[in-house]
Amino acid sequence: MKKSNSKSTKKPEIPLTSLIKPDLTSPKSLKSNSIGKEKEENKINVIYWHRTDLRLKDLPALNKLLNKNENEIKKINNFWPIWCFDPNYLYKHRVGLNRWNFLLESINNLSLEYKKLNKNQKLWVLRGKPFLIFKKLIKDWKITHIVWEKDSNAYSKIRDEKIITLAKELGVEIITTPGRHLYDPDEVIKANKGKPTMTLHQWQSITSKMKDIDKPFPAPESIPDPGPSDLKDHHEENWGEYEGIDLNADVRTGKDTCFDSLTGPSDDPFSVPTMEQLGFPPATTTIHGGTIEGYRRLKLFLSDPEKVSTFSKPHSAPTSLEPSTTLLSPYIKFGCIGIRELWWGCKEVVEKWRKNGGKGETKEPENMFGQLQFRDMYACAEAAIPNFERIRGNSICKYIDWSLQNQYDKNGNEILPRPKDEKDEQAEKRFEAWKKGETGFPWIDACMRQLKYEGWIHHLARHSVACFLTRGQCYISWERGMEVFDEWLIDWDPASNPGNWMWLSASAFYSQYFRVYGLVSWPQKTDKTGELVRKYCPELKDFPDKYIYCPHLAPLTIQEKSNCIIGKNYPFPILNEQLEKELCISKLKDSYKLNFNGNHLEVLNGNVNKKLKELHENNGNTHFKKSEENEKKRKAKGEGALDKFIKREKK
Ligand SMILES: Cc1cc2nc3c(=O)[nH]c(=O)nc-3n(C[C@H](O)[C@H](O)[C@H](O)COP(=O)(O)OP(=O)(O)OC[C@H]3O[C@@H](n4cnc5c(N)ncnc54)[C@H](O)[C@@H]3O)c2cc1C
Repeated sequence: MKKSNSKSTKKPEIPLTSLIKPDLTSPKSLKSNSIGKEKEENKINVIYWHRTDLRLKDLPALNKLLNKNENEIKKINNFWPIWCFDPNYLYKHRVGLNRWNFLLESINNLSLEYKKLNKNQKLWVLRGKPFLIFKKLIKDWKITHIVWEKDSNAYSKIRDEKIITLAKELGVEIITTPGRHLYDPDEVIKANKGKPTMTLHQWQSITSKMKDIDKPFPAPESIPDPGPSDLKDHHEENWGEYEGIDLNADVRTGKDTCFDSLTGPSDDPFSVPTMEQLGFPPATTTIHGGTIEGYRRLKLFLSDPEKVSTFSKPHSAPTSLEPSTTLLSPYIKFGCIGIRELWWGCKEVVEKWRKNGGKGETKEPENMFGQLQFRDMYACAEAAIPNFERIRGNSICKYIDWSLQNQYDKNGNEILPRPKDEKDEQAEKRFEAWKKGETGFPWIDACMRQLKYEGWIHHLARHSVACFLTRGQCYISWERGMEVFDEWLIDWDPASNPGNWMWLSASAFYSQYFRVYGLVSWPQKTDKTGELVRKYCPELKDFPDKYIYCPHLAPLTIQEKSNCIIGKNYPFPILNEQLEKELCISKLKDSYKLNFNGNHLEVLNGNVNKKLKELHENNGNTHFKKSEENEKKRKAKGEGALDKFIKREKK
């Protein structure tokens, strides 16, 4: 009889139990039975497939397993928590080093958490296509139940459907339930008659009629042993085969050995791959993955009742070196903390603070609850709208004739790798400068360099760079900016990223396209000294405060004194801020007048650009002329594009 040695009464090292009192009974154990007494056919062998829920607490799917059938669950014989390293993610998505690193750290951390509960346990890491992995595991480990947290994004749905069909054929029960969001996006869409929720108000109104958000689910106090875990023939199939282009090839500096075998190196089977095994050089970020760090940050935030209760996103500072918001997004993305833990943790803190006479409580949308609701709103939109991550075929995305749009062949397939746009050399140059953080606008450059280095920037910094690239000045398609964020953000999310890019480019969710962030005046609002610029653009560190966001306006003597000549040690601005802003607004006006979305026939058949060109011309290109005239007037007054701020200061 194989007995679980998971009888430890030691509570898992997860804080917050004092702040969150779940509605449920005390944490349960996944009790294991003695195999010897069981007939083979009565054995319950469970796989818990961890995906973006890399924690032990607040796992609704695990809770569903525990509550499913007390008698049946008492019989669990073997339990394997697994992670599948899917080649689809390793090759098909452009993922930066910082996100890989965060993921590997989070998996390692979870594996240790399992070991703390049962020294025979760990996170069993397998390397290959999930479908092939499950086919093998069901057979070799005699699996009877597979449990996972449901995902509603497009790729996961297709992948999971195949596994569900396979399991049905083999008589394996699948237990799955949503858990990544406050509400199941599919349920919200159903309640909204199949339509996406396009405003926070709409989302709130639909969900107010649904049952309250679940309380956090407790972690198990113990878990059973795994069964015999040898896997035969693990070199037999090409587990990691991937037919498409390896989009991460140029980042690799070493040989990628991840998929040499299903179980990893023979001397350390089922181990977490290293950056080296993936062929990657080390990451640069100082943001580290895992539940320990995630709960530390959560606890820190919840320990400050005033901060939680008066949290106001628009009033937080994008310019500060220490994050002025929670920096919980990477931990939420990978599920190192549960979304219900954050929600109810904040609720409890705010309630206490209110009772104690706290004043100045903020409301939705700017408070913390509003932030989490925005996340859900985008998830509902992504789940309901085909082609959410691009313009073509996207029913909510306004068509704007951006430069550097995705190109499609006559069958509607995107042309990849993307050809350089010879006709729009200027846009290509602007895009490269934006990506490298070499636009000559220190605020934009500091944000982009921080993003690349750390894998995270403040929300309003994301606003600034996205607005600049699209409707603010560069007039470049949001699809291109989104791709850079896809690659570099640790917290990349398939709904929040495209959703926010559409918002910032005034393509959907938001329509005040004429409100543009000033490249100097905006960062000045929260930091006149430019400390973020000094850190990420060290070549500018000696400039006086007055010129830190506009060094090209500094007299040569000051440039020399600051050890940085603009045009030599740091670029001149790549464009004229005011002129381009006016041009962008005028062109957007035409697109808004035409009012075609990405699924309009004229967009699909490629005629829309001609129509917009005509509109621009019918307006006699007056917009452009007007912008030029305005510029001349500004020059005549002796004002450069960025002078307003300086003048205001002098007054
Ligand atoms: C162009 C652009 C792209 C973005 N891409 C992503 C992305 O890929 N992944 C992502 O998680 N967020 C994205 N955001 C939203 C937002 O910027 C980040 O969630 C936030 O900055 C993360 O920092 P934080 O955890 O300190 O946030 P906090 O302000 O502390 O908020 C707490 C949590 O609320 C959620 N949240 C807050 N604001 C938003 C929002 N506008 N949309 C969705 N969720 C929100 C996040 O989960 C965040 O962690 C994007 C914003 C912009 C403007």
